[in-house]
Amino acid sequence: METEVRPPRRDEMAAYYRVLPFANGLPKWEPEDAAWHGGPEPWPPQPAPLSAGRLEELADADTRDRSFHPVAAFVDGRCVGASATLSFEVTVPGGGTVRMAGVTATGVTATHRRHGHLREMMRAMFRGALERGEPLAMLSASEGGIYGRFGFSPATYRTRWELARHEATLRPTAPDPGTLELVDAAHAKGAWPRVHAAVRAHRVGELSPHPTRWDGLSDEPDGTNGPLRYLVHRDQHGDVDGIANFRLPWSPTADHAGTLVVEALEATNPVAYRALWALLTDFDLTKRIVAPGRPRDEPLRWMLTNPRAMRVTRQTDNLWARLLDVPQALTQRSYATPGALRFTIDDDEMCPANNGTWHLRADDATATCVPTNDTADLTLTLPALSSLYLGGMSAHHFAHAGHITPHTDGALGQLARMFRTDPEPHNSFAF
Ligand SMILES: CC(=O)SCCNC(=O)CCNC(=O)[C@H](O)C(C)(C)COP(=O)(O)OP(=O)(O)OC[C@H]1O[C@@H](n2cnc3c(N)ncnc32)[C@H](O)[C@@H]1OP(=O)(O)O
Repeated sequence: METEVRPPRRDEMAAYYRVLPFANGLPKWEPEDAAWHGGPEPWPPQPAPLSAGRLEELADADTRDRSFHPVAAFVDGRCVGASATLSFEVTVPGGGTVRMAGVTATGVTATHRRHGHLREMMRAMFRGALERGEPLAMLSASEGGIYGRFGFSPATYRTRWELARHEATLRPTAPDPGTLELVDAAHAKGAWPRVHAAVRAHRVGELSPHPTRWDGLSDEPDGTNGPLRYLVHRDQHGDVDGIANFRLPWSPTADHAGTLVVEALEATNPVAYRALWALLTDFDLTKRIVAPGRPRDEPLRWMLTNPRAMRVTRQTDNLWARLLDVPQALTQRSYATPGALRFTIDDDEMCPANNGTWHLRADDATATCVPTNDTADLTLTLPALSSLYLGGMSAHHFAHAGHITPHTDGALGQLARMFRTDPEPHNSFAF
């Protein structure tokens, strides 16, 4: 039996896709739509397998896409495993961006699972990312038990919340000098990239969008979910500074009728943000507002006269992070307070260059991270450091759980203060 892990050739792409659940009609692993909407249906309907023609179209598009880096596992020439990374930039604390390898659609044929194919594909993807100068990998995990062994650990959360319309009273504020307008999909496609670019410059965890990111926006109904509707906010000069995508889905039960689902909402300033929510939380003929995929620290809560009215009804980890090159990654973000720390990593089997003791020193403008022979202030697991990287997780919690061992007084507090970021990191779309 001969096993080979390498990028698929163009004529092998159809076989490559057929290994993946999305292409061969297997159930989605993500209970998106219905479950995230809070409707009565727990899971979306199963998709049909993609036709041979559609697979060829996909192969053409992916072959042209320079950000797409596929890898496949072959046994005796037959493709049994598939994965890929997409090149992104992610906003990091301080407002800079870091090049990132986003691990995307991954699968191994049922008959060949637990033979180490994913592990070998992961090694190949890490090597490829490092060669391209990407010091960080990220993914969203189908199951929480799989990716920790490869060094990944949760770095952002996403939250679904609900609000009863009769409780959605906003605190009074100065009149809005801007305007709101309902627009069609063509306008929304033009507005989204500009709003998102301004938002992601300031929101840690947001990703550079793929060029096709908003191509799917449409005015056509999506079955009983109805069409997506688009609301934009313009400032007093007429420039779009906020946009929301929302739906008014049909419901088979009286309990869920009258729900308004906000699928996406981004604004570049608090005035636009408030104005969009003010309209969407008081929409005639609706009873409740559901917002999936939102940041855990949604500012709308603090605009309500009753902050408790916003009920979190679902929360999961979102992006999992994995530092591939510790010194490169750590020197490309900035730190909440200046300081210095010596820390040891000794558990990175897949990227062994990360093992050793490092001296991280940060001032207001720059950071350095170099190997040292001095005694470490603390020892961290690579996944714990990866979780802390975007600043959304508590160093104290990781220490409680045994992922961080402080060796000197005050080292844990210093780590926590340096790495934390406020507002919390969040990313508004998956890949
Ligand atoms: C980022 C994303 O795309 S998420 C989507 C992931 N895809 C899926 O969930 C589709 C269905 N599942 C699959 O196709 C496969 O089971 C995969 C891709 C998850 C794993 O592929 P495999 O080739 O079986 O993994 P591999 O044999 O390399 O396993 C490596 C390790 O992970 C463990 N592992 C693999 N899958 C799982 C799982 N679902 N749950 C728990 N542990 C797992 C293995 O036991 C092994 O552990 P070890 O290192 O302690 O021996």
